[in-house]
Amino acid sequence: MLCNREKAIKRISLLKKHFKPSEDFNRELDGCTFDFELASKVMRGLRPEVYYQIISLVDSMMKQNSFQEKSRAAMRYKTNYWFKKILTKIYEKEILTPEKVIEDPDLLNRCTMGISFFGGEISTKFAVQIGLYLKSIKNMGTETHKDALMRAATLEEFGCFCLTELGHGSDISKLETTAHFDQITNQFIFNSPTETSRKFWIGNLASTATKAVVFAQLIINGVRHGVHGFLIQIRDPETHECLYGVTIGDCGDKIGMQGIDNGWIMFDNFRVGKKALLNKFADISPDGIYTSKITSKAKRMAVQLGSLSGGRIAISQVSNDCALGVSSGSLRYWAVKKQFKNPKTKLETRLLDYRINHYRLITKFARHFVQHIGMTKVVDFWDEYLKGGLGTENKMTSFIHLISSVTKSVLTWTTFDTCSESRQALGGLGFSSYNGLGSAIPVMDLNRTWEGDNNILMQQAGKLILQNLSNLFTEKPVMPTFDFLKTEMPEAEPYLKSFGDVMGLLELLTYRASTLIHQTGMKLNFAEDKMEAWDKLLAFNTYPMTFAYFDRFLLQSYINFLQQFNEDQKTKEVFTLLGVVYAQKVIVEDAEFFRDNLTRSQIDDLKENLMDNLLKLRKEVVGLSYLLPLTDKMQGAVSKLDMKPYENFLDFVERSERKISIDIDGDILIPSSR
Ligand SMILES: Cc1cc2nc3c(=O)[nH]c(=O)nc-3n(C[C@H](O)[C@H](O)[C@H](O)COP(=O)(O)OP(=O)(O)OC[C@H]3O[C@@H](n4cnc5c(N)ncnc54)[C@H](O)[C@@H]3O)c2cc1C
Repeated sequence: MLCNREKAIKRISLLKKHFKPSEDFNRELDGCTFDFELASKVMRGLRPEVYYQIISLVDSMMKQNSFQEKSRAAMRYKTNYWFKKILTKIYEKEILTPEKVIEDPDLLNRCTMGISFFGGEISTKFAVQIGLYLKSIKNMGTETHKDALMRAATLEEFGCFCLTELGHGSDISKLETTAHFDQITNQFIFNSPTETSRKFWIGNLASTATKAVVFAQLIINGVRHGVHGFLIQIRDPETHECLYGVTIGDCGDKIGMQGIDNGWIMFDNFRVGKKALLNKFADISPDGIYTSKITSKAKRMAVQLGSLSGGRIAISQVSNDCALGVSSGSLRYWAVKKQFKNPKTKLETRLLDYRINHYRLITKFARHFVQHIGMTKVVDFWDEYLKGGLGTENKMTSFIHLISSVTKSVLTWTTFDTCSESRQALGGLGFSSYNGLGSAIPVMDLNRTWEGDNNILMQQAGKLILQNLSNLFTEKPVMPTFDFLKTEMPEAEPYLKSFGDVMGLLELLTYRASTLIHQTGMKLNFAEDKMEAWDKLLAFNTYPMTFAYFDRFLLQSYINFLQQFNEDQKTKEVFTLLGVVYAQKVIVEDAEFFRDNLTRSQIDDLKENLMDNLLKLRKEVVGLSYLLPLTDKMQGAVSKLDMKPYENFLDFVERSERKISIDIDGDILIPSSR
């Protein structure tokens, strides 16, 4: 029977030829008590096979860090080059077909997120072309727009998604771009009436796209019908020049994501045919009459933009993967790196053996692990939702908006925080771009803002959570995951279970979620000025309530996941520990809330118990880091799988010195998009 170390070596050898582990690797894997083979199998089963096929394809095609030390022009050139090359190979190898991508754009979107470890820009190109451009044509268009889908999937045409304007990003109802319908010519006339109406930040626009999905206020005979989506040609496909009436510019230098050509666009009496209207949810009859089954402007807009939820789920996953990747890398480094002599043993101490470091990073690793599992449940919800089709009649529409908004906010916020801690964990080495953090941090920063600013999403999610409370009182069904909510506010009960009992911890988190939902609902209900109260309650009521709902959801999903280890109690214990640490940290951080359940001395015991559990996890955590679907090239130099940080890092530094002279001779800086 192979030991854990041998099993891990066998598995890593499949990913990396000539894998020669260090002594540190051997020691750490020998210390693990869970069954590596069983755990690997369970973890692999969490994602579709296409995900692993794409990772292994890209791994075989790309060198690590090919995006370092490049100018903006070179980054853009390389991003487009790799994006096209990878998608072409995916089709050549029949991992997916263009037809399959059109049928399920979210599958490709989610499965190309792993590419972000080779360059966040490349996976963003997939997100823009497939997740935003193609998907919005599919979701808002009809038979008329079918051909554009195939041209987008095969990259015959590059597109972009123009929603945000300089003046308005979050409040889309106030967009200023207009599309007047001219009944005589059967055309729309696009205009950008003010400076702030220019579409801004649009990915793929500055130099790549020839087509655009543009959102504008539809006006017919002087009547405004609200924001609608249009598919329009913006550049000449042959000359790549802007069409007459269109002006396009570059958004300039950014603090990250230099490989994406973000641009702005303005229209001046730009005319397009009637077919440009993406007319699934609203149309104009031959005699110029506006028709839509959805009477409310706000609902119509929400339905049109409903497909963005899929993008938010993908962003949540890629962010959490990044957090798992960088925190595991730093933990592996800490398992090797020594600093300061232990006065008792007279030996230098490994950074991973300091208790404070357990709290700094193992708690974060545990949280992201639990979030990883929670995301699989969210993806299941998304797949179920898609079966019902986009539209107001789909009963899951509001819930999907709720869950994708919370996951996007929490996972991108926690990831950014973890990236920062992982950077510090490497000391000065964290500042080297060979160790992965330099490229990760700006992307993870951006993830907090685009596809819906996190703070706006938290407010929207908060409203929908409270909707469930009012549903209970009006005897309407609650949304999935809200079965725990009852019409009465729960009574506080003293906590009598052990702190290692994950079901007991779930009871505490359920009590907290339910109480906070009731308290917020009541405060709003009794407020005279509801608008003012809403704004005032956000900080200490609505946000905590939303976090509490999500914490409960995550722990419940994790407990369900643990069933997969029922046949191996030792492995189950280790995985349970991750869930326990996650929940204990949440409770410790919000100890003030639990004052009616837990006495002061219980809180002290809980803190001690958390530190003891972290010590138990310290033995397992390096082994656990090898369960993630991350290849060697996806790791920073000091966090490589063989655990030889200095050797690998110096190799990068030496190669870089040689490379600089090649760059100065200058053969790559071609500012092209094509
Ligand atoms: C690199 C990059 C790429 C992008 N790519 C695209 C793209 O391809 N297509 C596209 O359409 N867009 C794109 N965007 C735009 C992005 O989606 C928007 O920036 C985002 O939606 C936020 O809008 P905003 O910039 O107008 O900020 P605002 O909405 O003005 O927000 C500014 C701040 O105000 C706060 N705020 C706003 N309203 C409220 C409120 N009611 N209560 C409390 N606080 C509030 C927000 O939380 C935020 O902190 C991109 C942005 C960037 C930076």
